[in-house]
Amino acid sequence: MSACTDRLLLYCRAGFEQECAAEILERAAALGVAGQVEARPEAAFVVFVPNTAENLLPLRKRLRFASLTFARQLIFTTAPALELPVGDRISVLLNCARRLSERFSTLVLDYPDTNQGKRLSTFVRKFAPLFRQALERSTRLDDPQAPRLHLFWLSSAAAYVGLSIPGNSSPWPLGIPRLKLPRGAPSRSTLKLEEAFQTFLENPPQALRPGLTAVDLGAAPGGWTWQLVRRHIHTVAVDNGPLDPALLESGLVEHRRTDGFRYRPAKPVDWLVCDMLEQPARIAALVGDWLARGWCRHAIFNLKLPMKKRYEEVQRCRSLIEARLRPKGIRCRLAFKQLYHDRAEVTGYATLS
Ligand SMILES: C[S@@+](CC[C@H](N)C(=O)[O-])C[C@H]1O[C@@H](n2cnc3c(N)ncnc32)[C@H](O)[C@@H]1O
Repeated sequence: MSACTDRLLLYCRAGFEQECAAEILERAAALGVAGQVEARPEAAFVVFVPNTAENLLPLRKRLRFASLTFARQLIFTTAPALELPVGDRISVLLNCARRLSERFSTLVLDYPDTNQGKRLSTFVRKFAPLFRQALERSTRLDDPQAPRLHLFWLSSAAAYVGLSIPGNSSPWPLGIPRLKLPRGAPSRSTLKLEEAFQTFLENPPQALRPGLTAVDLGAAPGGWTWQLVRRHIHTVAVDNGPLDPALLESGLVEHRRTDGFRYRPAKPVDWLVCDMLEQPARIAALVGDWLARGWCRHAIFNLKLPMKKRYEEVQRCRSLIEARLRPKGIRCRLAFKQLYHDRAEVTGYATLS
């Protein structure tokens, strides 16, 4: 990784800059790195600048993208190249890129996920092949071990040039997986669980083998159950509301019209998934309980965040689950991510180790 990078660029959902900033400040401090954050409201990105440039080193070595909840992408970068001259953007950007590395695995052109950012998409689409051609003349763009090169456009005259590390960043442009609503899925919510599987599980996911068992709490109309059924996972769908009849005809679904907080599985299942609209702390306590009692091995659950103190709320939910498991000596990997298909929510993933 190039020594030229001196700051971090993190993409996030517009409106969640404060949470993203609070998280990176805390995470960097835990790795011994003090710094400042530049975060404009609704900008959909934040920049973390360590107090001294060398201080980026511990973050390069030890900051894990998967451990960040509010960041959609993690880029090592420098101050943006401003005032890119209209006739000569390419050479300014090439110079920046060459200072970062001589080889890349690929080139990614991004912009903030905002209405203003989206207006840059046409410009970016036209610019990409021109820049790629110029880049290929002087650097290698096909080394899978090398970092990805990102141009993150703020306007057609200003862009960050930076690097992301395969395996420690999002693989998707803008940090957003492009998922199409599958035909036959009973609700758009189905995309949340699909994205969660793609985000948290290795590929191909061992934990989603056909023949496994699951409970879906707050299942109606059945978008999450649909994701399980299409993987041939036997599912108990718990909800007082109606389920899509096609799911019931699959022969893989049992519908239980009862309260998800009172439901008890007849025997342990592989998966608990939970999308009930409830206070986050109540959901976290419930998930902790299922894991502590050995009722499930893996869980994916949605936490609907309050208007304020959203970062603190996620930390509180994490602590609740950990506090439930610790006295029993149960080891668990726990991760939270604000997914693209989440709104004012985050998705949690827990798996016993
Ligand atoms: C956001 S919807 C779930 C959507 C579903 N995941 C899908 O993909 O179609 C929330 C559901 O939680 C259910 N729910 C809320 N509180 C519940 C509870 N205490 N017990 C069972 N279901 C509950 C509601 O009836 C509602 O159907």
